[in-house]
Amino acid sequence: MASSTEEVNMDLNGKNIVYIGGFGGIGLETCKELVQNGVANLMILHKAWNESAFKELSSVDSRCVCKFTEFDITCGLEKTRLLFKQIVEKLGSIDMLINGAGICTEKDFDNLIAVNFTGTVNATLVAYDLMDKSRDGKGGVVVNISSVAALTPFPVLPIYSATKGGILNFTRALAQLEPKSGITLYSICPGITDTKHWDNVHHFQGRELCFKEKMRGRPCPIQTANQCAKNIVKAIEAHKNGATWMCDVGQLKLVEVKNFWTPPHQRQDPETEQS
Ligand SMILES: NC(=O)c1ccc[n+]([C@@H]2O[C@H](COP(=O)([O-])OP(=O)(O)OC[C@H]3O[C@@H](n4cnc5c(N)ncnc54)[C@H](O)[C@@H]3O)[C@@H](O)[C@H]2O)c1
Ligand SMILES: CCCCCCO
Repeated sequence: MASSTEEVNMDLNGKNIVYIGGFGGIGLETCKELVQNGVANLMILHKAWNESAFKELSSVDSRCVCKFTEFDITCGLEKTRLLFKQIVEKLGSIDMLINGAGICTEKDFDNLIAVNFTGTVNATLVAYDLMDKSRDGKGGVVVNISSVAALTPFPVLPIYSATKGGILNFTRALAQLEPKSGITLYSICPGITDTKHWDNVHHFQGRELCFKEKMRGRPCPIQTANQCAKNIVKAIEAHKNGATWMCDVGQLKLVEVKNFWTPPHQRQDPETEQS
């Protein structure tokens, strides 16, 4: 795995990838793109089996071994750890984890936080322990699907925005350890994408958002899941540690998320006040 100073693209050929939420709207399209790019083993972790999605995926390229395991990302750290141990026993190693599960409604915000934030943190930490070069791992990649709501918080979805903003910061923080861990991490922030994500979405004060209905007829196009997926794979191939990628209206853009505070030990003059 390249160090953080080298700009080396990711070659997906022969890789073992775990995709949590891989039967979702964005997830399934991204998995299809990954299979087309030569991934060797694709393990899809999902809440429920989806026959049609699996058949669609398996028809893309028979050389990729696609597997499914039922998984609820809110199952907790230890059950997640046990499942990943079983996956490594099957695949030999995990080269990449993609955290693609997520919900949007704020009606039950304990569950919203459990899925979008705590679940993603648990899966990342478990994969991190397995990949960490400083603890006999081979290094690896963790891709966390955040949202544009992490870049521009939405007043109608304040808790969703917080979960996605939290994942962005969590990912950027861990990415700084790459020189020691050999683990590359980056965030993907999709814009509004036409999936079931928007079905049955409730405002934090309870009323239904009817978001899709409101978006219909608006001048700005909503991107398709396939447009988003193609750009997610482009971001994966770019392999930029600590990066924040925005996939919106069919475009891929690298976003500079600024730091506004310098830890004392990194300041040129420790006495310098923050300007
Ligand atoms: N669609 C958008 O406009 C949009 C925009 C920005 C970010 N996102 C994010 O992209 C990701 C994919 O969303 P999508 O648009 O494909 O929606 P989607 O609803 O089609 O897919 C989300 C997937 O997450 C899975 N999931 C939900 N709860 C789970 C749980 N407890 N355990 C395991 N899996 C669970 C669902 O089964 C589903 O397949 C999500 O993280 C979402 O927040 C979507
Ligand atoms: C209005 C809410 C749009 C949030 C982007 C999807 O995560």
